[in-house]
Amino acid sequence: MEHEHKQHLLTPNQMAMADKAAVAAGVPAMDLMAAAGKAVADAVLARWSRCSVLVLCGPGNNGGDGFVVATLLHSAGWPVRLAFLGSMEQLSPEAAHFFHAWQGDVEGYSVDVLEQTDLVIDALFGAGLTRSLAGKARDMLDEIIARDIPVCAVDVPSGLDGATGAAFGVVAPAELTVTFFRKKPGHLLFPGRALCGELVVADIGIPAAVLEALDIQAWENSPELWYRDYPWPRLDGHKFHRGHALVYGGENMTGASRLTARGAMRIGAGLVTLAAPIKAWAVYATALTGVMVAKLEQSQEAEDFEELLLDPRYNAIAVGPGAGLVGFERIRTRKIVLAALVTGRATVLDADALSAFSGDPQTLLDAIVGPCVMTPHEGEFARIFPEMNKSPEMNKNHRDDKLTRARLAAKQSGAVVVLKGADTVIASPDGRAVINSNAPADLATGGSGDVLTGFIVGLLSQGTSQGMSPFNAAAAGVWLHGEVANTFGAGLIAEDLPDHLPKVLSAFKTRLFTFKK
Ligand SMILES: NC(=O)C1=CN([C@@H]2O[C@H](COP(=O)(O)OP(=O)(O)OC[C@H]3O[C@@H](n4cnc5c(N)ncnc54)[C@H](OP(=O)(O)O)[C@@H]3O)[C@@H](O)[C@H]2O)[C@@H](O)CC1
Ligand SMILES: Nc1ncnc2c1ncn2[C@@H]1O[C@H](COP(=O)(O)OP(=O)(O)O)[C@@H](O)[C@H]1O
Ligand SMILES: [K+]
Repeated sequence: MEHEHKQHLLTPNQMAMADKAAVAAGVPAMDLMAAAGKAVADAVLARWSRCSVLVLCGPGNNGGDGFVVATLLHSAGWPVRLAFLGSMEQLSPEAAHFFHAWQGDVEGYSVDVLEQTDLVIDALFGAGLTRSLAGKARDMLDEIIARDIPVCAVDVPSGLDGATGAAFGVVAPAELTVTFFRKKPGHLLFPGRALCGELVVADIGIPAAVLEALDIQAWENSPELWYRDYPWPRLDGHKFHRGHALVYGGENMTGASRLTARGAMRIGAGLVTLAAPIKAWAVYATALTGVMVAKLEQSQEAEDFEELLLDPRYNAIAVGPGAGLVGFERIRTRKIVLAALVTGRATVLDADALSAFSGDPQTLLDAIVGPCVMTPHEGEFARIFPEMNKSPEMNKNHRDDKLTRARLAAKQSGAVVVLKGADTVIASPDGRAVINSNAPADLATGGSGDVLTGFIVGLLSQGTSQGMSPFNAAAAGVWLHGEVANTFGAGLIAEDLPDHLPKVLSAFKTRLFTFKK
């Protein structure tokens, strides 16, 4: 992962350090600000027709960028007005330079300036925001929202925390956000992602070499991060080279684990066995063809499952989808999970495998000894990590910060945590994290998470022999899941996900040539 720089996500602090490092390396700060303002003006000129623009400039360098934008749009012949929240004495030398370069008037900073404004350039606050917006800054944003005026944001919409995607009080949603050098987590995490609108990342002349010293631990999910380890079938391989995934299936919701098993097959597990209680065995055996079905005798399912695991060829295990939580099922699910974990083999825990430990999560966390991936949605996450919001490590203002929660959960459990949702975060116990951004809302359909479990266990079954780590398998599974949903489009149901995967894999394989260049 260290070779790939484009997917790096920088916190606002890291961005400020990158800025400083660029200046130390000889790039004049004035040039950075000029390039930032030009990138915003170019993006506006490319998207909007000539209209009446109001540039709102704040006291810091975000405001400095705003002065540049105002001057450039004015030169392009647009009617531009500028309002400044701050004082001359506060401005950095660069911002002061571009303030003086602005030839027009500076309007009084009051909501009246919004009259006859077709487009607002929001250059109030960017990476330097440290607290909730109040007073005149907030009133202006409230009024922009009330009047529904289109906004182009510089760096981030003012009031958005670039580190977490949370709003510091109110934020006026932007149609377009132009940021610089690299994205920040807050551009990808909700609500930030929705508040940014279209996101453009502009190169402003900061050399990529400055990234080396920043100890960056977050990336936007993309094949560049893991394609080198992707377990393509080997020319000389046979099915045992591609692993043998074992999926546990319960006796009532049989569809869930079947989706998991099919997902594992489609992503390339050499063999998949579904282990099912005898009562449901006939259902599974009738419905499945390529997937083998193993029988677990009544009332000794967990013991039979343990016995199956004596065969070392089962190199990756998935438990959870349809496992069961009602009455005795809950006890059985817990036993199956613990039997899987004690082997130390790669295990994916989802759905009921997590919920079965609600009220007693430590038993689960203590049992994780080998490579493990947990794939909770927010509800399941709260059952396994109920103390998370009370952690002293959490910043008081950022209790909902998904990136921090996923990281803490991974550290606490020793498992890779895939905290699902529209902005799925994949976190490793060592602190690395990936934010996924390609998943469409069409995935919000019953059973899609079961297929994801199948994709991940399928990759793990192949990966152990070929070097794909659980972290990379989880990131790859989540990305492919999103990509399949994207290419399938509207009307998607969970069953479509495994069956549409081959098309996406073929396209991905073709794209590999471009990655390798
Ligand atoms: N990094 C790069 O590569 C480049 C970055 N560039 C640009 O610089 C921007 C970062 O600039 P920045 O550091 O000056 O911060 P910025 O957001 O303008 O605000 C700081 C001011 O706001 C104030 N303040 C804070 N919170 C407040 C609140 N709630 N309510 C009221 N005031 C509040 C704070 O006051 P203080 O907290 O110190 O009291 C300080 O005066 C970045 O977003 C990008 O646009 C480009 O020019 C070139 C390359
Ligand atoms: N609005 C959304 N946008 C993108 N992806 C989503 C959205 N809602 C859900 N997903 C994805 O769909 C899957 C749903 O999984 P899960 O909640 O376990 O549902 P199920 O149990 O029905 O399979 C997850 O991978 C999640 O990230
Ligand atoms: K801004």
